[in-house]
Amino acid sequence: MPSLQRRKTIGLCLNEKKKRKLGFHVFEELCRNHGYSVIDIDLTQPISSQGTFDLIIHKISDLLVEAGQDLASHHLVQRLQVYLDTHPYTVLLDPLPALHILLDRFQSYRLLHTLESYSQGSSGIFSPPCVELVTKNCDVVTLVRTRLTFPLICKTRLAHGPRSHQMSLIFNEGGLSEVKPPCVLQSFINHNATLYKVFVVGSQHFVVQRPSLRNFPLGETDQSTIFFDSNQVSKAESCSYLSEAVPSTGVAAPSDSVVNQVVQGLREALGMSLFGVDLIVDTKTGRVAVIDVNAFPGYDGVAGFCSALFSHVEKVLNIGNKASATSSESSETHQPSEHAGLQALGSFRGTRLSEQWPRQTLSPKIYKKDITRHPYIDLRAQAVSTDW
Ligand SMILES: O=P(O)(O)O[C@@H]1[C@@H](OP(=O)(O)O)[C@H](OP(=O)(O)O)[C@H](O)[C@H](OP(=O)(O)O)[C@H]1OP(=O)(O)O
Ligand SMILES: Nc1ncnc2c1ncn2[C@@H]1O[C@H](COP(=O)(O)OP(=O)(O)O)[C@@H](O)[C@H]1O
Ligand SMILES: [Mg+2]
Ligand SMILES: [Mg+2]
Repeated sequence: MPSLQRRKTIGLCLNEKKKRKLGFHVFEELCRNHGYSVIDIDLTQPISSQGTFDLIIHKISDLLVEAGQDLASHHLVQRLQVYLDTHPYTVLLDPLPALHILLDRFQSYRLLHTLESYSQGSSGIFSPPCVELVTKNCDVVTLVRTRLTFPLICKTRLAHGPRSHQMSLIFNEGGLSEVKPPCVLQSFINHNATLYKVFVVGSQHFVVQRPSLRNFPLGETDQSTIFFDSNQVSKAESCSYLSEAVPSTGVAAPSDSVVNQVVQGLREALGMSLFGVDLIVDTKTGRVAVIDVNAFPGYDGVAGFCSALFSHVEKVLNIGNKASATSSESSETHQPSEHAGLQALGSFRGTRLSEQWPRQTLSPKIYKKDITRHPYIDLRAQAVSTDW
């Protein structure tokens, strides 16, 4: 139970590289100047002995991926999960079930297509058609012929880690022989080599323009497959031969209302506060394609990241105060924020997700059974209902 007297304590599970890139000392200073304790959590030690945490900010994507092959990493993640299960008032930014979805492009794109299906295309927002190649035995040619249009972009299923940005552009059926499942094949959308990265921090978001892949002739051509690393294409400083922009045909940037719809839809579906969304504008139709969702991205280009994060943390901790104050009067228990998003989605004109994924279903089952094999969280269409 959070004490209203105790100094609020924020735990960090972030590596030094991430903290340095984000200039995280600014955030830590803001916290301490406003009376919060900030403690780096060592997951190799019992967490309770390191503090009583009101909120934990983390990016343990590496650990979640390693935990699939490595028991020691699995135990570290489980230690965090047990702490959260035994400290229901501790807010986690961001909830682990949502991170599992974003670690797996199959699940991310299922979510994006589900969100799109609820807008019936009325919002001008879509996720490019894609097919999931689980093993080499898939009939990839038939799948491509029936669902996709050339050129295609091929992405690894795993969305995080060094290999996760190794991609290829495929221009004909001959090129399909080179794909290495598990991977996603997605129709390539011409977008004038312009990418819009939307960085979300709580209720705020920031749009940053970035270089991207240039246009290619639509339909099958005899161009051989192009292999590339997306980190060489879409960083602010990228100047890859692949990102030469064709003279822009004046396709406008996504409108504020479209960006708001995408952010709101994902915020409620995932229950996350710190995520990034990559948008491109189809030069043919002007529709906005959602092509990537990232947990706790780099926020490169967002000068006010630390102050935005601090104001979000203050808001969350104050809500926690109010919740514990009311719950000490009433019998109901405070729903930890990790399911707030799923709950919100459920109450967001759809089946109440909590009826389908009550806490005991999401946490122990996943974390006892298959935490590290990117558990399949089936986002059944009927469970998701939000407007785009
Ligand atoms: O390369 P960075 O630091 O700018 O940030 C990466 C992000 O690039 P961005 O700044 O948004 O263009 C990057 O975004 P993209 O996937 O490249 O669109 C990821 O968010 C990446 O995290 P992860 O490896 O997917 O867990 C982010 O990597 P980490 O910084 O979290 O390791
Ligand atoms: N369907 C697509 N059509 C056109 N370009 C795409 C498409 N998907 C991705 N891209 C390009 O490839 C880059 C990397 O793809 P993305 O899905 O964002 O992977 P990553 O997680 O590595 O950033 C994007 O920044 C964009 O330039
Ligand atoms: Mg991306
Ligand atoms: Mg990504």
